[in-house]
Amino acid sequence: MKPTYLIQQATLVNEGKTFVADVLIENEKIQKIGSIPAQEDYLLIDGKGKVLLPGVIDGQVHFRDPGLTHKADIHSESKAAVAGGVTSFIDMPNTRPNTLTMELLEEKYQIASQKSVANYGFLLGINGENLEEAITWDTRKLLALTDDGLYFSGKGNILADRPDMLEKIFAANKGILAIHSEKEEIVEKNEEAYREKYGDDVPVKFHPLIRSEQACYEATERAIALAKKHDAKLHILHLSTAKETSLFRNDIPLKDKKITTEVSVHHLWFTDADYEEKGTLIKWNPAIKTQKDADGLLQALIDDRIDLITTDHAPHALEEKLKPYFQSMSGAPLVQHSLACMLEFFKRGKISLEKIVEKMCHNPAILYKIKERGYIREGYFADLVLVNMDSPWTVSKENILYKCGWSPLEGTQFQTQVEKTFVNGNLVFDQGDFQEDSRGKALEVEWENKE
Ligand SMILES: O=C1C[C@@H](C(=O)O)NC(=O)N1
Repeated sequence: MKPTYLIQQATLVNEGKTFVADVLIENEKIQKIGSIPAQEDYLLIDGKGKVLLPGVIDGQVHFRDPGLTHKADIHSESKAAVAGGVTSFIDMPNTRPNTLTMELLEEKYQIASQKSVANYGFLLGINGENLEEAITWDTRKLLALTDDGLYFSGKGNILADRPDMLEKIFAANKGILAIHSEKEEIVEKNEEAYREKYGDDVPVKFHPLIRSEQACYEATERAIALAKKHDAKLHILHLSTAKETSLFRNDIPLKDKKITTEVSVHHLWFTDADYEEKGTLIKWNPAIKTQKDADGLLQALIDDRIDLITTDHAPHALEEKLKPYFQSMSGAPLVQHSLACMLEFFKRGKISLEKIVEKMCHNPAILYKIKERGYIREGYFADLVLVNMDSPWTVSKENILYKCGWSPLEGTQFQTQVEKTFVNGNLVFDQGDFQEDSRGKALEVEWENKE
């Protein structure tokens, strides 16, 4: 029998409100919220002075399993996630082999059922060769279209080279098309120009000029035009420029939007001023851009043009990062620190707690139609995070849980600290200790077939 937990007098942040209440967790669900008398057999948790949030649902991670497990695996990264308050994740298809068939997708669910301490969902990739697979799509699963110039190397870029294929995918699609939006033809031209000038070792500060604002804007504009033409549901992954935010609406609720977007934490946190100190450790695709971009993205998040906050958690071994520009792999780990970064913005008065919860917890559940998660509600899964809002700590090698063992945030001090994380009513993380044998569940989604 699982213990019944009573969290007493925590400050809940949920659905736009902040209020003090008790929360009763029985089996895997939230049984009751309110004023709840303690009983003898309850395990009591003192929530006084602490903040209780719905578990974060990270809509974009790369946990590298299977095939790239020297960088990360589902067990290591799901532990890091849970320690950071992330109770569910959606993993991208650029594992090895790329997740391009239902069998491979199923295999990932199998691996996760054995290794993940958090809840999980996986996107199917589309590379132009597997259209049939994508069309005979299983509505229990998630579906992504990713720009294969980046994810499925060697096959060209659907957005640029296969407009016919892209038209078909948009026309046939029943689910959500999630796109990494950078025009590769512009990027390649810029790369050539810089290579000519600097050879292989281009200074990384030019990364945002190579993977430029124009490359992002034109790709996003093109994808939106196609989605509109076919009345498809399109989600632009990790927006990185202020200019692109004008392409998105904020005058309808998320549940009615056909075209949505997200920002990843690093595009809010870092700016091009950080390349000097951090070098290729903060080389991401799309690139970290200017302060003006970071400010514009935060503003668009607050005024609801941007719908979600994700991490694009993309770990690489340190030696894969510390290379000359063209050889250095893009991406960095973030899932353990995303909530801490956003709560730091709250501490600095830049965003409200309610808005953070909306964008990190509620909205991923709405966008991906995830059942019974993303909110603190009676009858929902008890995915909960108890945060001490005044407990300074510094990111260091000793407390990094990523398999790759490094973080672009090393040396950063955070004011807030996740104290406890519940996943499906299990107290999986408790002040540094893990219930190692606890396993998450597959996210259940509710998509209807497009007629
Ligand atoms: O979108 C992506 C993919 C990721 C990776 O390494 O898988 N790295 C990135 O920088 N951006």
